[in-house]
Parts: sequence; C-alpha cells; structure tokens
Amino acid sequence: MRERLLAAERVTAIDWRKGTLRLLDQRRLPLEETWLSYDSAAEVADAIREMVVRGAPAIGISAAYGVVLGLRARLDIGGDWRAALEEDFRVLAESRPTAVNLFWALNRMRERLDRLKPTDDPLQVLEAEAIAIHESDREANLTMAQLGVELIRKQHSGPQKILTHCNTGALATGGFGTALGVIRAAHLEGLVERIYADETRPWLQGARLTAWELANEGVPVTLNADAAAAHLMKTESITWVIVGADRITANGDVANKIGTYQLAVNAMHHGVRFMVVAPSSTIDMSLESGDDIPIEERDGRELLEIGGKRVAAEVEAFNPVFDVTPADLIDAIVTERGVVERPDAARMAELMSRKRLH
Ligand SMILES: CSC[C@@H](O)[C@@H](O)C(=O)COP(=O)(O)O
Repeated sequence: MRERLLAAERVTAIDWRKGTLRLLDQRRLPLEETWLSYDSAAEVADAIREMVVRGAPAIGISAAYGVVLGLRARLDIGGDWRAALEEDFRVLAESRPTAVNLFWALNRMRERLDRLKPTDDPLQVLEAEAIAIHESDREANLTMAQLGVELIRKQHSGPQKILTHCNTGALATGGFGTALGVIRAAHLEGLVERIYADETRPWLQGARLTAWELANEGVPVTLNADAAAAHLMKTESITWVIVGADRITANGDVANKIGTYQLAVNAMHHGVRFMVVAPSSTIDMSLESGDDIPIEERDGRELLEIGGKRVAAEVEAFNPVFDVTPADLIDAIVTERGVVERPDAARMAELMSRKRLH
C-alpha cells in the first residue's frame, strides 16, 4: 500500500529549498494558491500565529525550520550566537500554545544544538535535524495510514460513511495527513463510500482545506455545518468519526479542534466508532490529563466578523479553538508506534515504550 500512498501524494504546504522556507498561505485557500517566503524565526512565528501554516505537525516542522533561519541570522551577526538564538526559541514557542508538536520540535532542535561538537558546522547540523523532523513526519503518516485502514477493516469490509473534523491532511502535516491520511488510504482500498467534512467554524478548515484536498483526489466528500454532525450520525449510517489531535496526555485524553468533544459524545450515543490519528510527537506524557492542556483562545472577532465585516450583535465573544475529548470516549488512538484501543494511562505508557514502526 505504501507505494500507492506515495503515488497519491500531491499537495505540500511547507517547502524548504536552498535554505529558504516557503509556506503555502492556508488563509487564502482554496481560492488562491499563494506561497510566502520566510527569512527569520520571528517571521515564522508570525506565520504560525496568523495561521498561514496550521495543523499540529506542520506547526512543529515550520518551527524547526524557523530555528535554522534564526541560527543563520545569528551566525551572520557573530558574537554570542547561542545566547542570541534563545530569543528565537522563545518567540517561536510563544506562537501558539496547544499543539505540543511545536514544543517537541523546538526541544529536538535544542537537544541537537546541545550535542554539537567543536568541529561541527552548526548550520549544517541543525538544517539536517529540521529536514529529519520533516521526513520522519512524512514516514509516520504512511505508517498510520496503514494501521488506520487495518483498524477499519477489523470492523467493516465494504465502503463506509466517515465523518471528519478540521483539516488533518497534507496541509496540516509533512506528508499526506494523519486522520486524512487514513481516509485517503481507506479510499484507495475501497473502504470509503463518502466522507462528511465538518465545516469547522470559525476558520473553516473543513470547508476550505479538507473539502479541497479530498475533492482534488476524487474522494467523494460532502460538506456539512458542524451542528449537523449528530443529525448525520442518526440519519446517514456513519460508522466512523476519524480526527487528528493537537496534544494527547498520559491518560489518553485528546485535545483537538473545537467541536471534536461534542463529536465524541455524539458518536458514543449513536454507536459510531471514534478514531484519533496522531504521530507520537503529539503525545505529551508530561501531562497527566487533558485538564492540564493549555487551550488557545483566539480573538473574538473571528466569531463576531465574517471576512472582516461585523455580523454579530454588540456582545463579547468566547473563542476557545480547541477542546479536550476524554479518553473513555475514544475507541482507538493510531500512532506510528502502533494502535491503542480504549486508551488509558497504562496502555499509553506501553505504547510510548514501543519503537516507531518505520
Ligand atoms: C494533523 S493536524 C491535527 C490537528 O492539528 C488538527 O485537527 C487541528 O485541530 C488543527 O487546528 P488549527 O487551528 O487549524 O491549527
């Protein structure tokens, strides 16, 4: 299946070439395909904050390249470049709080920096580390896609109706996706009758990005309002909800795009299976439960306005952009280390003791 999956890979959102970082501006998709170039860590941090690039793994990969850009600038200036680089780590770490992949990638870059030998070329070594982070995410996507398909096959043989939320595809990762990677692979294996894509208010990642990625590849996809999900589960014989994650804690709780929690509650009520797909860079074993995850709250104007124009009454808005699904509502967490069914603390610890499967 690996070869067929690789052949189906088309979209990419992060392009590192000859020391230049280019990001596909996801705020403009699908109407415009605009690539923006970045020269500094601070610019990359802004791109993450402003959602030019989004999706947990893509944020981590971009931050790693951000460190490389920062290092190059600090080396050019000379002096105590290591101390100066701390500012770049700080600015990148403050770009968005919830997706742990950001901090995971920054830690990996820092650890590599700490292991430099006096004879090493720092720029060459850190660039190689950022590329390795990017490449390993791509590999993880391939492994998870295969494991996710096996999981669907264990329950169902023919084409299924599957619901997904937000965007977890090529635009959100270094490969072709986490949840959307499983969905793509399931389509190639004849296991998809139709994908229902939640529009995902207020940034419309489902309407703009997921629908675009799937339609481009000929996967049958129908867009629905977020509020239609329970009705769809009741009336359309949906068998799976498949979503990604921004942070998974030691007990198996999952932070993901706002609206995921209500999908899990509804899935449980309707007997629909609930699969979370995420690389182990999304797992934060330092946090005991989802209660400890910092949930990003964005500007209320994202709800009060549409296209920069006020549409809401003169009230204040509450705009948390992630929520936490408790582990006991989750049937399976699929990672590149393997699958955990009915996650709990012991099973998560056992998963993290396994090696990556690629
Ligand atoms: C493979 S992406 C997994 C998650 O990052 C995704 O589901 C999500 O919530 C993205 O949120 P976003 O605010 O668009 O960065």
